[in-house]
This record gives sequence, C-alpha cells and structure tokens, in this order.
Amino acid sequence: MDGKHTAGKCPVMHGGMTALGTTVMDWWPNALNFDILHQHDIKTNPLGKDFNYREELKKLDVEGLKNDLRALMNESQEWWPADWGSYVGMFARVAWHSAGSYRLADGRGGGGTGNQRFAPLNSWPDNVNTDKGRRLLWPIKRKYGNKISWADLMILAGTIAYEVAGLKTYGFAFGREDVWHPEKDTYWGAEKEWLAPSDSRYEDITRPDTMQNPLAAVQMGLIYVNPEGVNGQPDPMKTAAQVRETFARMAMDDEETAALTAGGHTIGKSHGNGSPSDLSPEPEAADVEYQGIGWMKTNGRGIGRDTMVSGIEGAWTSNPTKWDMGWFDMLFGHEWELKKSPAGAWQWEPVDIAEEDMPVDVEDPSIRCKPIMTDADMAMKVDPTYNAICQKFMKDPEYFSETFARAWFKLTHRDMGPKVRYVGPDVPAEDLIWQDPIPSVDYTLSDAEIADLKSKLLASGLTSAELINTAWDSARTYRGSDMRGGANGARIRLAPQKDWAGNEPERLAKVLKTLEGIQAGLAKKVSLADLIVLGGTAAVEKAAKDAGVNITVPFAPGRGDATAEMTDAASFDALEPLADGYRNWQKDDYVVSPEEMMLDRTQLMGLTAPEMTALVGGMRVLGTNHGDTRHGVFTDRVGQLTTDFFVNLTDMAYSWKPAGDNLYNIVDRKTGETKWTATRVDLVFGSNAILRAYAEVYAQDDNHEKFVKDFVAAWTKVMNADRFDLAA
Ligand code: HEM
Repeated sequence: MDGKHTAGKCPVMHGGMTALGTTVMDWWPNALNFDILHQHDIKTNPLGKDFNYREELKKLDVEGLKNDLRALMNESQEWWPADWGSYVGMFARVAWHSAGSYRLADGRGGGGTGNQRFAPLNSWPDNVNTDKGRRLLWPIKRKYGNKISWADLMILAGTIAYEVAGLKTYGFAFGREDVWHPEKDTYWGAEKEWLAPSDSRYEDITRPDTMQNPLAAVQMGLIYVNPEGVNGQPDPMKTAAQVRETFARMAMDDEETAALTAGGHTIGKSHGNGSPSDLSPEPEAADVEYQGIGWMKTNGRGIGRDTMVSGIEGAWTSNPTKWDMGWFDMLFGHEWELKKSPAGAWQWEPVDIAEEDMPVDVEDPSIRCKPIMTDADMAMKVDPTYNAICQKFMKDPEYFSETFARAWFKLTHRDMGPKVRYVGPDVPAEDLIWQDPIPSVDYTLSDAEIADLKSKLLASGLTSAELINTAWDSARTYRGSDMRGGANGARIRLAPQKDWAGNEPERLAKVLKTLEGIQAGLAKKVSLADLIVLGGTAAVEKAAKDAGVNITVPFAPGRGDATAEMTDAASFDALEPLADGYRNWQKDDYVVSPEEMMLDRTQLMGLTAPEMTALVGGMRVLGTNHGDTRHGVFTDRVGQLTTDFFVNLTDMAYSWKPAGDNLYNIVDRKTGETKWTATRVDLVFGSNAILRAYAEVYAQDDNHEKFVKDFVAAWTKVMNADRFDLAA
C-alpha cells in the first residue's frame, strides 16, 4: 500500500485494498508462479463464456469494414493529424509492432492476441504513438463491435494501409481472439530499465547469436534492433548482424528480412522533432486526464511536423505515402553521412541530394526536408548479402513487391497456427510451409472399428508404457502460444523430432515400426497420427480398468500424416522439450530449474495446475517419467492408473534422499530400503504448498475415481489440443 487511498491512520484497512503490498513472489522470488497457468480466466472476459469469436466473424461485413479502413487512411483528424494527409505509415507500423514481438523460440509475443493494448507493450518506448493509432481505429472498432477483435483490426489496418499505398497484398485471415488482461507468461528480459544497454542479454554482444533465449529484441522495450546502432552507436555492419539474428528469431530469412525492412520504410516517416523530456508519461504511467493516451507533448504542439516518436526525423523516400521503389532509389542513389536529428538521435542523411528528390514537409508541401536512413536501413546496403538481395529487388520491382507481400503475410499470420484457423474471404488458397501443413483425411471410424483397432494395438506386443509414452511425446510438442506442434501430422516420425533425446529415439523407432506394421495390415487406411494417439488412449483405458475404474477415454479420429516435404525441419527445433523432470538436455547448467521448465511447458500446452498434477501423477504410475521411461516408477503397482504417486509422496513412512543429478531415492524409514527413484519435479508435488494441496486431494481418493476422471480429461485435452479441424 502506498497509503494514498486509505481512510484515516488506523493500520487496519478501511477502504478497498487494491494495492498488492509485498507479494509472495517478493518474499520468495524463486517461488513457482502459478499465475501463468491461470491467465485469461473467463472471469476477466467481458464477453463471457458463451462468446464465440468465430461465430461472430460470420456476421462481419468484411467489405464494409475494409472500405471503412480504406477511407480512414485518408481522413486526417485534427487531434492527431495524418502526415501528408495519410495514415498509411502509422497503421503499417501499428501492425508491424503488433506482429513483430513474436519469437519462434517459445511462440510467444506477436499480433495474435491484441496484447498491444495492455502493459507492458502499450507503454514500450518502441511503441510510442501506437496508442494514437488505436484511438484512430476506435470509431471503426465501435461500429463493428465484437464482430471484430482488436487483434484482427490492428493487423487488417496495416494490411489495408499497404493496399491503399498501392501494394498488391497477398491476403488476410481473421481469427485472432483478444485477451483482456496483460499476459503474465511472456519473458521480455530481466532488465529493470527501459532501453538498458543490450549487454546483459548477450553472453557476448559481438556475437548476436548469444542473445538470451527466448528473447528476440536487442533491448528492453524494443521490437527488434536499436535504429541508431548497437547500444545507440551507429555502425551498419554491426547492426546488420543484429538485424539478421533478431529476424531469424522470428523465422525470417535474409530475403524476407531485406524485403520487410525495405518495404516497411517505403511508406511513412520517422518522428524526432522535439525532446523526449517534453512528453507526458507513457500510457501505463499517465494520469487519469490523459485517458490512456501517453507521450503527449506537454509544451508546444507535438503533432504534425512537431511529432516525437523515435527521435529520428525524416522520411525515407520522396513519395512516402506510395508503394514504389523509392527506398531503393534513395538508399542506393546517394552517399550517406551521420547526422544528429533535432531530438539528438543518430541518423544517416544524404551527402548530396537534389531539391526535387527530397520528401516534402508533412504539413506544407512547399517545404522540402532531408530524407533519412536508420542504421538498420544502412545495414541493407553495407552488408554484402543484404546488398545482393537489394540488387535483385531493384532489377525486378515486381519480385520485390511479391516478396514483401508474402513476407508481410507471414509476419502478420505466423503466430496464428495452422491454416484451418484462418477465417474470411481473403485467405490465400496456397499452402505455405511455415503454416506446418497437414493433409486432411477422408475416413471416419465407427465405434466398432475403434474398438477393433484398440484390441490390435494392445495385442501388438508393445507395453502400455511404450504406447502411452509415444502418444504423449507426439502430443506434448503442442504450444498454444503459436498453435504449433502436437500429435496431428505425426511429425514425431520425421526429423528433427524422431531424433530428440527426450523422445528416446531407439524406443520410438521400435514403437513406430510396430505401429506401421499394424497400419499396413488394415483394410481401411488409418493415419499413423491417429494410431499413435489411439495406442496411448487404449493403454490408458486398460490402466484405469486394472485399477478398478471403468472409463472410456474419448478418441476423435481425423489426424493426417505430414511428410518431410511439408515440414520446415529447422523451425521445429524450437519445439523440442528442453528438460524432463530432472534434466536439461541442451545445457549442462540449468538456465531454469526443471520445475520452472515444467510450468513453462504446462502453460504452453494450455493446461491448468490441477490438470498438470493429474497428468504427472498418472504418468509416474504408468511406467513413464514425464515422457521418459528411464527413471523408474513411484509405485509397486506399475501400469495401473492409481493414486499411488500421491499416496506415496505424502506418506511420512518414507524419506527423500538426493541421489545426484536431480534424482532422489525414496527410502523406507524403517528398513532403510530404497523403494523408488524420483525426479526433482516429482518431489515438487510434495514440497510446493499449492501442488501438495492438489496432491492431497488425490491421496485421499481411495478408489481412484476422481483421479482417473481428471487424468483422462487432461489426457484428452493434450491429445486434442491441436485439433482445430474439429472446432472449425
Ligand atoms: C530492421 C529493423 C527496423 C528498424 C530498426 C526500424 C526502425 C524504425 C524507426 C526508428 C521508425 C520511426 C518511428 C517514428 O519515429 O515514428 C520506423 C518507422 C516505421 N517502420 Fe520501421 N524499423 C524496422 C523494420 C520495419 C519493418 C520490418 C517494418 C514493416 C514491415 C517497418 C515499418 C515501419 C513503418 C511503416 C514506419 C513509419 C511509421 C510512421 O509513418 O508513423 N519497419 N521504423
């Protein structure tokens, strides 16, 4: 409490307690943050649990909306005048900054949730004046209401901006559902200061690939690189290396990166007429009279030609509201020298330029202004690879436009997951490899056929643990952050997944061979992806029955088998589970503890803490270890879906002795005998107060019924997490 809002001096609270005071995480910074698993609860969603965005979209007047956006681009508002009477630069940047926070490593960030409305992104130094963009969009948002999400609207506005400027865009898909709260799971860096020097997020700043994972921006509060240079020191070669790395971290190659940078700055301008110290606080810190708007000039105009954003001042091209080759003409047609902007920022200006080639002032066309380049633009000229790509674009402007349009589509849709999630009339027909395409199947299976397949799978000679593990390993790659991975596609049989240490390649190869044998003998073609899941499902059902609980585990056929040609193998590396219950495969040193890694994976899989508890407790009695068969079980009744994991974990008859390498022996206190081996993550379910409370609920469940029901529900959720085709 800051005491500001309390009534009187009595130490007992009299008013609403809205400030948090000292939290559990403040007292114990290493406490597990379960909040990340319980975000975006229905209670925070004003649209309620019955709201279905995909249904609402069906009612959207798409053409009307697009026409309104087209008109908006040229309707300058007095409160925030458009540069040269056009907002195309503004809305392209709003969309790019919305999408551009995406990173491949954990799939978080990006334009898929409308998170630019909330902290910290709404107040990042790099997002100055995106708040104005959203206010300019508000009348349109209001008109179409819940039929269009903010997330979709921001991306569509950027796409229409390019269309209005003259680009033939590649397409657009609706389908991004808004969040209603800031995200709690996204790690944006450890720095406590905006734009703190880059160094702390690199092992070695001269080697951009040593940037801490999963980060993809060079400084706290930036989308990508510092426009003035590494740590604000201009040097285009050094900036080139950082641009390459940051763009690669959102899955963009050199050609896409050059196209995006060139095309990005073909329209719009930089704003640096003023001083950052004259601006009101960012939205999150602004006082109520600012009504959520930040960065307003507190003295002078602060609009039009006096706008202040990055501090860099000027347009890149002679014709900044038109899609043309102007950026190339400017950059490659002149020599450039370092200058300081009116705000004191480093920028590149042409050594020599004819008056008529200069862009005009945003308010008065009779005034000509010097064009500029950022250090990142200069990088496209000095770096030999980027330079060669730009030469190709200059020779073939149509190729440039097409490459940009495709890269823009990828930038703004990459975090939407598979194409079946795309909605609307402008969805391109073409399948793109980064959408992780999966062929659709045309068979159905009757209950009798499913029962027959289950018997075949259980009689195949594979153990229940092998069947369950393979299904789990296949499904656990799913992450809700960008809807990638999962059992659909059976990519577990392809590189790189088939070789991941966590998938125990030898065991996996044996299981797959057996399943392929079964598949080959079937009269009806059933995908391997379905057989993998059904194998695990049949084994779970049997394990429940062996524990005295009869339950049918739901199974929905319809998964397809992707091929190697449909798989961008390199981009699947990011889906590899980095740790199991006790070990980090990738590094000897633990970047985060196994239990934190478990929490992270759980969040990405979209599970709650109780669901995670049921799953781990089940896996540990079924003969598997969080997807790894190598480290024993926690029960004498291996393979039966009992609550033994929880019973044994909470039983004071045993003690828990470290056995090295994050493994522990469970020792009978009386006899001194080591009964079982546990991992660090197992013991967390007994040691962490919250998880222990969940564990106790199951330890009390003598007949296993609640546990089995919960396990099956969580299992089914994981197996179907990627079945967007069922919802579509
Ligand atoms: C390579 C890294 C990039 C850097 C360092 C960078 C830097 C900047 C800076 C400093 C500004 C000026 C902001 C202001 O003062 O108003 C700007 C504006 C802009 N950027 Fe970028 N940018 C990059 C990439 C991109 C990409 C990939 C796109 C889109 C595909 C893009 C689109 C734009 C647009 C449209 C504007 C104009 C905004 C306006 O007119 O208000 N930029 N960028």
